[in-house]
Amino acid sequence: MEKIIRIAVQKSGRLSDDSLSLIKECGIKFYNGTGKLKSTSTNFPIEFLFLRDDDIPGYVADGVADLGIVGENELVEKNKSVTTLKKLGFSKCRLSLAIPKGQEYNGIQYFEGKNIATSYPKILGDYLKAKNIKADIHEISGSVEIAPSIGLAEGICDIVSSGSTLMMNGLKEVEEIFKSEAVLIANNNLEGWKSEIVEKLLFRMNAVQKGKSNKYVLLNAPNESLDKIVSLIPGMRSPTILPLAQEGWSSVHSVLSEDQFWENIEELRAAGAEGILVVPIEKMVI
Ligand SMILES: Nc1ncnc2c1ncn2[C@@H]1O[C@H](COP(=O)(O)OP(=O)(O)OP(=O)(O)O)[C@@H](O)[C@H]1O
Ligand SMILES: O=P(O)(O)OC[C@H]1O[C@H](OP(=O)(O)OP(=O)(O)O)[C@H](O)[C@@H]1O
Ligand SMILES: [Mg+2]
Repeated sequence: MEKIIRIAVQKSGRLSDDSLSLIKECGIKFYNGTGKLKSTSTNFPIEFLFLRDDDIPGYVADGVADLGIVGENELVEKNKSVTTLKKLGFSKCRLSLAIPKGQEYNGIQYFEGKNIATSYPKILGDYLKAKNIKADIHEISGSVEIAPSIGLAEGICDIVSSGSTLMMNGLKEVEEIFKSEAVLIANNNLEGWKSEIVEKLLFRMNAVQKGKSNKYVLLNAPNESLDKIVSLIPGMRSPTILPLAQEGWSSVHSVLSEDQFWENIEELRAAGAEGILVVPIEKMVI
């Protein structure tokens, strides 16, 4: 039997594009034509299953797929036993309680005895239980934000990102109950050879993620300020310093996180750095 692992990704929706981009950035090639629900990579031992996100935790728990990419909200809601290997940093959103804009809100007690529409009955139920609130949870599978305006519920609990869907439906966010982002999950009992392939994939994903969160910085500096500048941008091991054609000046090359760059920019300029270039890094292996 050919040694190949299976990964479940969302067929189409808020997770799909970023999931597939990440896999492509890992150098993994595959055909992804519309309507095709299964595809095998041509250069890495992995097969893709394109599914609804609701089904991904269950398929991974049952071993139908070895890996999956899914939102933490869906993972916790489905309550399946799988291993979370890695947070992926995309599809960031929150689950929040919201009520009609005109209603006065005086704390979580507001929901006592009320009717709340949601697609996340478990997460909401656990939250209300922890807060000692008894409310009536009305499960619906989509377009949750419409529920109050058609008299189906007095409040809702749904995914919020920019907040524009709530606003367009005359609702206001009153409690954030869960924060979510996409995660890579794995079956709990992967055989040894499968774990080896998963490790190779993780190695590539880490290199892509590290590359994204770091920048390659090049700058020119007078030689007398090199010590100060090196201390501000120490790099992976230490910066590269090359002499410029102009006497008394050097070019300094280093790698640092974008946050660190912005934190240090004023000090770098004050130390005499100029001609500063910040360049994206595609992959980074430490
Ligand atoms: N507005 C948003 N911004 C960021 N992330 C989001 C947003 N909406 C949803 N997500 C995240 O993406 C996941 C998939 O959202 P999507 O709306 O595509 O789900 P769906 O309609 O249930 O899809 P499916 O047809 O696969 O069941 C959500 O579970 C959540 O983790
Ligand atoms: O706060 P916002 O930025 O407006 O995002 C929140 C909305 O995004 C998602 O729906 P999506 O647009 O994916 O449509 P769906 O109902 O088909 O899932 C989610 O279900 C919310 O309705
Ligand atoms: Mg879904």
